[in-house]
Amino acid sequence: MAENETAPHAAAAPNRYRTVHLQRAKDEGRRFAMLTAYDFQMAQVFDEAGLETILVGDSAANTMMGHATTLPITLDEMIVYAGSVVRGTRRAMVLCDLPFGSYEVSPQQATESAIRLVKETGIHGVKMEGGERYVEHVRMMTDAGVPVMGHIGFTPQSENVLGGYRVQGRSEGAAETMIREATALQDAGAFAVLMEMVPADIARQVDESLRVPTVGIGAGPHTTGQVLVWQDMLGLRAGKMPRFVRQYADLRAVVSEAVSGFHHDVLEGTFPAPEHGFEG
Ligand SMILES: Nc1nc(=O)c2c([nH]1)NC[C@@H]1CN(c3ccc(C(=O)N[C@@H](CCC(=O)O)C(=O)O)cc3)CN21
Ligand SMILES: CC(C)C(=O)C(=O)O
Ligand SMILES: [Mg+2]
Repeated sequence: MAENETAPHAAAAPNRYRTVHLQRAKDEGRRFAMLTAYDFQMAQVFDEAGLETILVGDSAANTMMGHATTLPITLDEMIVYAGSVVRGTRRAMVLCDLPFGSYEVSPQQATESAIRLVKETGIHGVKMEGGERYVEHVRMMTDAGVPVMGHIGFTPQSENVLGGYRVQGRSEGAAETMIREATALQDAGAFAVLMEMVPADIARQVDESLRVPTVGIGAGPHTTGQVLVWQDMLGLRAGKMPRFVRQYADLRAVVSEAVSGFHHDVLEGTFPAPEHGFEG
Protein backbone atom coordinates (compact mmCIF):
# COMPACT_ATOMS: atom_id res chain seq x y z
CA MET A 1 0.00 0.00 0.00
CA ALA A 2 1.31 3.43 -0.87
CA GLU A 3 2.72 5.38 2.06
CA ASN A 4 0.19 8.17 1.72
CA GLU A 5 -2.78 5.80 1.94
CA THR A 6 -1.94 5.11 5.57
CA ALA A 7 -0.72 8.58 6.48
CA PRO A 8 -2.19 9.66 9.82
CA HIS A 9 -3.76 12.72 8.24
CA ALA A 10 -5.36 10.80 5.38
CA ALA A 11 -8.51 12.72 4.57
CA ALA A 12 -10.57 9.54 4.43
CA ALA A 13 -9.58 8.30 7.91
CA PRO A 14 -12.84 6.59 8.89
CA ASN A 15 -12.72 7.44 12.59
CA ARG A 16 -11.86 11.13 12.34
CA TYR A 17 -14.09 13.53 14.29
CA ARG A 18 -16.00 15.73 11.89
CA THR A 19 -18.63 18.45 11.95
CA VAL A 20 -21.34 15.79 12.06
CA HIS A 21 -20.01 14.44 15.37
CA LEU A 22 -19.98 17.90 16.95
CA GLN A 23 -23.53 18.44 15.71
CA ARG A 24 -24.52 15.07 17.18
CA ALA A 25 -23.02 16.10 20.54
CA LYS A 26 -25.24 19.18 20.56
CA ASP A 27 -28.31 17.23 19.40
CA GLU A 28 -27.80 14.62 22.13
CA GLY A 29 -26.98 17.09 24.91
CA ARG A 30 -23.30 16.10 25.15
CA ARG A 31 -20.27 18.39 25.31
CA PHE A 32 -16.91 18.33 23.55
CA ALA A 33 -13.47 19.76 24.24
CA MET A 34 -10.90 21.64 22.22
CA LEU A 35 -7.35 22.76 22.98
CA THR A 36 -5.00 24.78 20.86
CA ALA A 37 -1.90 23.08 19.48
CA TYR A 38 0.81 24.40 17.23
CA ASP A 39 3.25 21.53 16.83
CA PHE A 40 3.45 17.84 15.96
CA GLN A 41 4.23 16.38 19.37
CA MET A 42 1.68 18.23 21.49
CA ALA A 43 -0.95 17.53 18.84
CA GLN A 44 -0.07 13.84 19.12
CA VAL A 45 -0.47 13.92 22.91
CA PHE A 46 -3.82 15.73 22.72
CA ASP A 47 -5.06 13.43 19.97
CA GLU A 48 -4.10 10.33 21.96
CA ALA A 49 -5.86 11.79 25.02
CA GLY A 50 -9.04 11.72 22.94
CA LEU A 51 -9.85 15.40 22.40
CA GLU A 52 -12.53 15.82 19.77
CA THR A 53 -11.07 19.00 18.29
CA ILE A 54 -7.72 20.81 18.10
CA LEU A 55 -7.39 24.46 17.16
CA VAL A 56 -4.31 25.85 15.47
CA GLY A 57 -4.99 29.27 16.97
CA ASP A 58 -3.49 32.54 15.86
CA SER A 59 -2.63 32.70 19.58
CA ALA A 60 0.55 31.08 18.22
CA ALA A 61 1.57 34.71 17.67
CA ASN A 62 1.64 35.02 21.47
CA THR A 63 2.53 31.56 22.73
CA MET A 64 4.99 30.43 20.06
CA MET A 65 6.40 33.71 18.76
CA GLY A 66 6.28 36.14 21.68
CA HIS A 67 4.22 38.82 19.97
CA ALA A 68 2.07 41.02 22.23
CA THR A 69 -1.02 40.52 20.06
CA THR A 70 -2.28 38.07 17.43
CA LEU A 71 -2.09 40.70 14.70
CA PRO A 72 1.40 40.03 13.27
CA ILE A 73 1.12 36.31 12.48
CA THR A 74 0.87 35.56 8.75
CA LEU A 75 -0.99 32.93 6.76
CA ASP A 76 2.35 31.39 5.74
CA GLU A 77 3.31 31.05 9.42
CA MET A 78 -0.09 29.55 10.29
CA ILE A 79 0.44 27.02 7.49
CA VAL A 80 3.69 25.80 9.11
CA TYR A 81 1.98 25.29 12.47
CA ALA A 82 -1.15 23.74 10.94
CA GLY A 83 0.76 21.18 8.87
CA SER A 84 2.71 20.10 11.95
CA VAL A 85 -0.48 19.66 13.97
CA VAL A 86 -2.30 17.71 11.27
CA ARG A 87 0.63 15.29 10.98
CA GLY A 88 0.32 14.61 14.73
CA THR A 89 -3.36 13.65 14.67
CA ARG A 90 -5.47 10.66 13.71
CA ARG A 91 -8.81 11.22 15.46
CA ALA A 92 -9.19 14.89 16.29
CA MET A 93 -10.79 17.36 13.93
CA VAL A 94 -8.16 20.04 13.29
CA LEU A 95 -9.31 23.64 12.84
CA CYS A 96 -7.12 26.61 12.00
CA ASP A 97 -7.64 30.32 12.58
CA LEU A 98 -7.68 32.59 9.58
CA PRO A 99 -5.09 35.15 10.74
CA PHE A 100 -5.54 38.92 10.63
CA GLY A 101 -5.17 40.17 7.07
CA SER A 102 -6.02 36.88 5.34
CA TYR A 103 -9.81 37.26 4.94
CA GLU A 104 -11.30 40.68 5.77
CA VAL A 105 -11.09 42.29 2.34
CA SER A 106 -13.52 39.99 0.52
CA PRO A 107 -15.21 36.59 0.48
CA GLN A 108 -12.78 35.72 -2.30
CA GLN A 109 -9.76 36.56 -0.15
CA ALA A 110 -11.16 34.47 2.72
CA THR A 111 -11.88 31.54 0.43
CA GLU A 112 -8.44 31.64 -1.18
CA SER A 113 -6.83 31.64 2.27
CA ALA A 114 -9.05 28.82 3.52
CA ILE A 115 -8.31 26.73 0.44
CA ARG A 116 -4.56 27.26 0.86
CA LEU A 117 -4.83 26.04 4.46
CA VAL A 118 -6.75 22.93 3.46
CA LYS A 119 -4.60 22.16 0.43
CA GLU A 120 -1.21 22.80 2.05
CA THR A 121 -1.85 21.39 5.54
CA GLY A 122 -4.83 19.01 5.53
CA ILE A 123 -6.83 20.87 8.21
CA HIS A 124 -10.52 20.04 8.38
CA GLY A 125 -12.00 23.49 8.85
CA VAL A 126 -11.22 27.12 9.60
CA LYS A 127 -12.23 29.58 12.30
CA MET A 128 -12.81 33.20 11.42
CA GLU A 129 -13.35 36.16 13.75
CA GLY A 130 -16.43 38.31 13.13
CA GLY A 131 -20.19 38.02 12.85
CA GLU A 132 -22.91 39.34 10.57
CA ARG A 133 -20.59 41.44 8.43
CA TYR A 134 -18.81 38.27 7.28
CA VAL A 135 -21.77 36.13 6.24
CA GLU A 136 -20.77 36.28 2.56
CA HIS A 137 -17.28 35.07 3.50
CA VAL A 138 -18.74 32.13 5.45
CA ARG A 139 -21.07 31.25 2.60
CA MET A 140 -18.36 31.22 -0.05
CA MET A 141 -15.89 29.17 2.05
CA THR A 142 -18.58 26.66 2.98
CA ASP A 143 -19.73 26.37 -0.63
CA ALA A 144 -16.09 25.80 -1.59
CA GLY A 145 -15.99 22.84 0.81
CA VAL A 146 -14.33 24.33 3.86
CA PRO A 147 -16.27 24.04 7.14
CA VAL A 148 -16.26 27.36 9.01
CA MET A 149 -16.47 28.01 12.75
CA GLY A 150 -17.53 31.58 13.54
CA HIS A 151 -15.97 33.54 16.44
CA ILE A 152 -17.87 36.34 18.17
CA GLY A 153 -17.78 38.21 21.47
CA PHE A 154 -14.23 39.32 22.15
CA THR A 155 -12.34 39.00 18.87
CA PRO A 156 -8.64 39.66 19.61
CA GLN A 157 -7.83 40.66 16.02
CA SER A 158 -10.10 43.70 16.54
CA GLU A 159 -8.72 44.68 19.93
CA ASN A 160 -7.75 48.13 18.67
CA VAL A 161 -11.38 48.75 17.74
CA LEU A 162 -12.88 47.01 20.78
CA GLY A 163 -10.63 48.93 23.16
CA GLY A 164 -8.59 46.19 24.77
CA TYR A 165 -9.18 42.73 26.22
CA ARG A 166 -12.59 42.96 27.78
CA VAL A 167 -15.84 41.10 28.21
CA GLN A 168 -18.28 41.72 25.36
CA GLY A 169 -22.07 41.74 25.61
CA ARG A 170 -22.60 43.79 28.73
CA SER A 171 -24.49 46.64 27.10
CA GLU A 172 -28.27 47.05 26.78
CA GLY A 173 -29.70 44.58 24.26
CA ALA A 174 -26.44 42.66 24.06
CA ALA A 175 -28.14 39.26 24.19
CA GLU A 176 -30.26 40.06 21.14
CA THR A 177 -27.24 41.38 19.25
CA MET A 178 -25.17 38.30 20.11
CA ILE A 179 -28.02 35.97 19.07
CA ARG A 180 -28.44 37.88 15.79
CA GLU A 181 -24.71 37.68 14.99
CA ALA A 182 -24.55 33.97 15.82
CA THR A 183 -27.70 33.16 13.86
CA ALA A 184 -26.39 35.05 10.84
CA LEU A 185 -23.23 32.92 10.90
CA GLN A 186 -25.25 29.72 11.27
CA ASP A 187 -27.59 30.70 8.43
CA ALA A 188 -24.58 31.43 6.22
CA GLY A 189 -23.41 27.85 6.75
CA ALA A 190 -21.11 28.02 9.80
CA PHE A 191 -21.00 24.57 11.44
CA ALA A 192 -20.34 26.06 14.90
CA VAL A 193 -19.94 29.41 16.62
CA LEU A 194 -17.27 30.20 19.20
CA MET A 195 -17.86 32.85 21.87
CA GLU A 196 -14.96 34.49 23.71
CA MET A 197 -15.39 36.44 26.96
CA VAL A 198 -19.18 36.64 26.90
CA PRO A 199 -21.36 36.62 30.04
CA ALA A 200 -22.49 33.07 30.81
CA ASP A 201 -26.18 33.87 30.60
CA ILE A 202 -25.81 35.39 27.13
CA ALA A 203 -23.74 32.45 25.91
CA ARG A 204 -26.47 30.13 27.20
CA GLN A 205 -29.13 32.06 25.31
CA VAL A 206 -27.05 31.92 22.13
CA ASP A 207 -26.50 28.17 22.49
CA GLU A 208 -30.22 27.63 23.06
CA SER A 209 -31.11 29.77 20.04
CA LEU A 210 -28.77 28.01 17.63
CA ARG A 211 -29.20 24.65 15.95
CA VAL A 212 -25.40 24.29 15.55
CA PRO A 213 -22.98 23.71 18.44
CA THR A 214 -21.26 26.54 20.29
CA VAL A 215 -17.78 26.66 21.81
CA GLY A 216 -16.84 28.89 24.70
CA ILE A 217 -13.72 30.47 26.21
CA GLY A 218 -14.59 32.68 29.14
CA ALA A 219 -18.23 32.20 28.16
CA GLY A 220 -19.50 30.07 31.05
CA PRO A 221 -20.55 26.41 31.28
CA HIS A 222 -23.53 26.33 28.88
CA THR A 223 -21.78 26.19 25.50
CA THR A 224 -21.62 22.84 23.71
CA GLY A 225 -17.83 22.82 23.76
CA GLN A 226 -15.01 24.49 25.68
CA VAL A 227 -11.60 25.62 24.44
CA LEU A 228 -8.42 26.79 26.17
CA VAL A 229 -4.94 27.70 25.02
CA TRP A 230 -2.75 24.76 26.00
CA GLN A 231 0.13 26.73 27.50
CA ASP A 232 -2.39 28.42 29.82
CA MET A 233 -4.09 25.24 31.08
CA LEU A 234 -0.80 23.39 31.50
CA GLY A 235 0.88 26.27 33.30
CA LEU A 236 3.60 27.19 30.85
CA ARG A 237 2.53 30.81 30.48
CA ALA A 238 4.36 33.29 32.70
CA GLY A 239 2.46 35.96 34.57
CA LYS A 240 -1.21 36.45 35.31
CA MET A 241 -3.67 33.94 33.89
CA PRO A 242 -6.93 35.18 32.42
CA ARG A 243 -9.87 34.54 34.75
CA PHE A 244 -11.33 31.90 32.41
CA VAL A 245 -8.33 29.52 32.68
CA ARG A 246 -8.20 26.50 34.96
CA GLN A 247 -4.59 25.38 35.34
CA TYR A 248 -4.34 21.57 35.21
CA ALA A 249 -0.56 21.31 35.53
CA ASP A 250 2.48 23.45 36.32
CA LEU A 251 4.69 22.65 33.35
CA ARG A 252 6.76 25.77 33.86
CA ALA A 253 7.91 24.40 37.23
CA VAL A 254 8.34 20.84 35.90
CA VAL A 255 10.46 21.98 32.97
CA SER A 256 12.40 24.49 35.03
CA GLU A 257 13.36 21.86 37.64
CA ALA A 258 14.37 19.37 34.96
CA VAL A 259 16.53 21.92 33.14
CA SER A 260 18.17 22.96 36.43
CA GLY A 261 18.88 19.30 37.13
CA PHE A 262 20.56 18.85 33.76
CA HIS A 263 22.51 22.09 34.20
CA HIS A 264 23.68 21.04 37.66
CA ASP A 265 24.71 17.54 36.52
CA VAL A 266 26.73 18.91 33.59
CA LEU A 267 28.57 21.41 35.79
CA GLU A 268 29.22 18.69 38.39
CA GLY A 269 30.36 16.19 35.78
CA THR A 270 27.73 13.60 36.80
CA PHE A 271 26.13 13.67 33.37
CA PRO A 272 26.88 11.85 31.16
CA ALA A 273 27.37 8.66 33.21
CA PRO A 274 29.09 5.55 31.81
CA GLU A 275 25.78 4.13 30.50
CA HIS A 276 25.33 7.16 28.26
CA GLY A 277 28.62 6.60 26.48
CA PHE A 278 29.94 4.18 23.88
CA GLU A 279 32.87 1.80 24.10
CA GLY A 280 35.59 2.18 21.53
N1 LIG B 1 -2.02 32.52 25.88
C1 LIG B 1 -3.17 32.94 25.34
N2 LIG B 1 -4.34 32.57 25.89
C2 LIG B 1 -5.52 32.98 25.37
O1 LIG B 1 -6.59 32.60 25.89
C3 LIG B 1 -5.48 33.79 24.20
C4 LIG B 1 -4.24 34.15 23.66
N3 LIG B 1 -3.11 33.74 24.24
N4 LIG B 1 -4.16 34.93 22.54
C5 LIG B 1 -5.35 35.21 21.79
C6 LIG B 1 -6.53 35.36 22.64
C7 LIG B 1 -6.50 36.57 23.51
N5 LIG B 1 -7.22 36.11 24.67
C8 LIG B 1 -7.17 36.71 25.91
C9 LIG B 1 -5.99 36.94 26.54
C10 LIG B 1 -5.93 37.53 27.77
C11 LIG B 1 -7.09 37.92 28.39
C12 LIG B 1 -7.00 38.57 29.72
O2 LIG B 1 -5.95 38.94 30.17
N6 LIG B 1 -8.13 38.73 30.40
C13 LIG B 1 -8.17 39.29 31.74
C14 LIG B 1 -8.87 40.62 31.75
C15 LIG B 1 -10.31 40.57 31.37
C16 LIG B 1 -11.03 41.90 31.55
O3 LIG B 1 -10.38 42.90 31.81
O4 LIG B 1 -12.26 41.91 31.47
C17 LIG B 1 -8.87 38.31 32.67
O5 LIG B 1 -8.64 38.39 33.89
O6 LIG B 1 -9.59 37.41 32.19
C18 LIG B 1 -8.29 37.66 27.76
C19 LIG B 1 -8.33 37.05 26.52
C20 LIG B 1 -7.66 34.77 24.48
N7 LIG B 1 -6.65 34.27 23.60
C1 LIG C 1 -8.46 31.46 22.17
C2 LIG C 1 -8.86 30.69 20.95
C3 LIG C 1 -10.35 30.61 20.80
C4 LIG C 1 -8.24 31.30 19.72
O1 LIG C 1 -8.85 31.90 18.88
C5 LIG C 1 -6.78 31.16 19.59
O2 LIG C 1 -6.18 30.37 20.33
O3 LIG C 1 -6.22 31.84 18.73
MG1 LIG D 1 -7.59 33.04 17.61
